[in-house]
Amino acid sequence: MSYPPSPDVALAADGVSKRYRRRGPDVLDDCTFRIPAGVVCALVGPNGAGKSTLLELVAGMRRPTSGEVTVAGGAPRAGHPRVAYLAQHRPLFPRFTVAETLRLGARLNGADWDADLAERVADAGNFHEKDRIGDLSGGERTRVALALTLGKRADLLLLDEPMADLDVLARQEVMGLLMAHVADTGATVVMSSHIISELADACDHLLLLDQGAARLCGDIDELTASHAVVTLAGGPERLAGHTVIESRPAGRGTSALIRPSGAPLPADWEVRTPSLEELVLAHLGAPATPRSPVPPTPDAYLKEPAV
Ligand SMILES: Nc1ncnc2c1ncn2[C@@H]1O[C@H](COP(=O)(O)OP(=O)(O)OP(=O)(O)O)[C@@H](O)[C@H]1O
Repeated sequence: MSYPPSPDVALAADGVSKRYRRRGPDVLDDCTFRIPAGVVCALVGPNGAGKSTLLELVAGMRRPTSGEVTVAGGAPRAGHPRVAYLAQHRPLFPRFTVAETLRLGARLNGADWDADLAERVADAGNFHEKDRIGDLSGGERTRVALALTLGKRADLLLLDEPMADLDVLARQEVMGLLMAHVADTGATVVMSSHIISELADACDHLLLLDQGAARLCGDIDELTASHAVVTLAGGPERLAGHTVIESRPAGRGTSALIRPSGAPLPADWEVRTPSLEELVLAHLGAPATPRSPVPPTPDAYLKEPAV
């Protein structure tokens, strides 16, 4: 299946698989999704789910073994002028100073370079512009790499664990700069992280990868609203007719995260909307099922576990 090109879609994957070794496993396995332009998308999944691999394919650093990735209506390519990529390992020249690194960013990006923003992101107060990259701490290197990424003023920002080695205050500050930049430019962001509570405040879209496949993709408000956390007296047989993502005993009753069938829920059930974290954890706890390549709605699709 392939999506028709659309200016409203920033990024699409159609049946993308990636295998690093000929006889090795499919790290990405028939991965299909699309991300609308202008969203801030949380890319989440367990260790080894394929998040960095997916971002590398989108950034044009690697090619899929099969399937197709589409970025801004075309094929991905390294150095795409409208795409900025913050790699997980923050590749920078260790012998360059901070100032030389930012000057290189300015030279490579010409008129598009936002020197003011790059300097604000890099300006941690703890290091000097004459310091060499190789002498900086991990968090300081991340700041410089983020400065290069944001300074590019790209339409699509691919950020692989951008906050991973920043301290709590730096995370807040950098996230604030990122959000202001997005509000200012309307850029699309795809940002991987393991700290879902941090993403919940910043992101309006979710792509949940599990075992190399897109398990859940869509607008976060729509996804949470289409699920419910229910607590009820009695056993899980009372959930029949609904799609049960996860259920567990709770006292003498049952607590579950479900996708309601649409029929009114019994009046004696306690019902609430799940948080993003509850939604993600429940789907990751649920057994995987064969995938449907076709999303049931334009913006969201679910790969439902067996009831
Ligand atoms: N260059 C490579 N050669 C061989 N296997 C690789 C390579 N890069 C990644 N892998 C494998 O691909 C799988 C997915 O790795 P990837 O880094 O994409 O996952 P991830 O979701 O980003 O994980 P994490 O959350 O731990 O960063 C892992 O099993 C990893 O060992």
